[in-house]
Amino acid sequence: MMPLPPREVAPGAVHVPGWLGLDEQRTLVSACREWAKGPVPIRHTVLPRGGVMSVRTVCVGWHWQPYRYTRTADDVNGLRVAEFPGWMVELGRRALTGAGLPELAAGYTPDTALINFYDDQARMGMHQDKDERSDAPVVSLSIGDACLFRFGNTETRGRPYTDVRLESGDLFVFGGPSRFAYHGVPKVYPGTADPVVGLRGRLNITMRVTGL
Ligand SMILES: O=C(O)CCC(=O)C(=O)O
Ligand SMILES: [Fe+2]
Repeated sequence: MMPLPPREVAPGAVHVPGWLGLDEQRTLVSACREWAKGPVPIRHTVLPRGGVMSVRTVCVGWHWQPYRYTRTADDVNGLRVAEFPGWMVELGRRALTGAGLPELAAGYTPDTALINFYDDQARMGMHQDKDERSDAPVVSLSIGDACLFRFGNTETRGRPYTDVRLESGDLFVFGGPSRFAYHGVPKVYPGTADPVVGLRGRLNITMRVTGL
């Protein structure tokens, strides 16, 4: 099936359906499986007031914990997270070009990625990605089961927002006036992934520039 054309969901926020081919999706699944094992194993992030996130997360480059980045995972096992690989910088640059932002691509050097794994029950509340000291775009890749992705505004967690279904292989970039917009994942659609991707559940990779 032909993917739908790219769509600007909000100023600076672009959804590119079917951007990753199946081979690239499978390669990313393998890479994430390795990172999930360590040096810092994938885990449910514990929030400062004791809540536990339903997604499981592993980071590369810099470790995110609520609400800052460190090189070592002091809230997990104290080890330094895996290096941010050069091939993923290239992937991030290609993603910006794919999202119609070629002028930003050459200068884009993401230095952290949050890898989130969602099981059937997992979701993510509306939040801003604002622990980075850079306004460079966030590049988000989705693999496996589809989800409902809610992309809102920079002022409130509520309306106006746009609901987008993110499928395996989709790219979503948010930068410019949408860089600090609230967004979240209210729902995953279990069993919707193409079996050849080799994943039960949903994988999301967000690349960012920490500015650190
Ligand atoms: O899973 C997604 O599509 C979004 C993940 C996200 O917003 C985050 O990791 O900050
Ligand atoms: Fe986010």
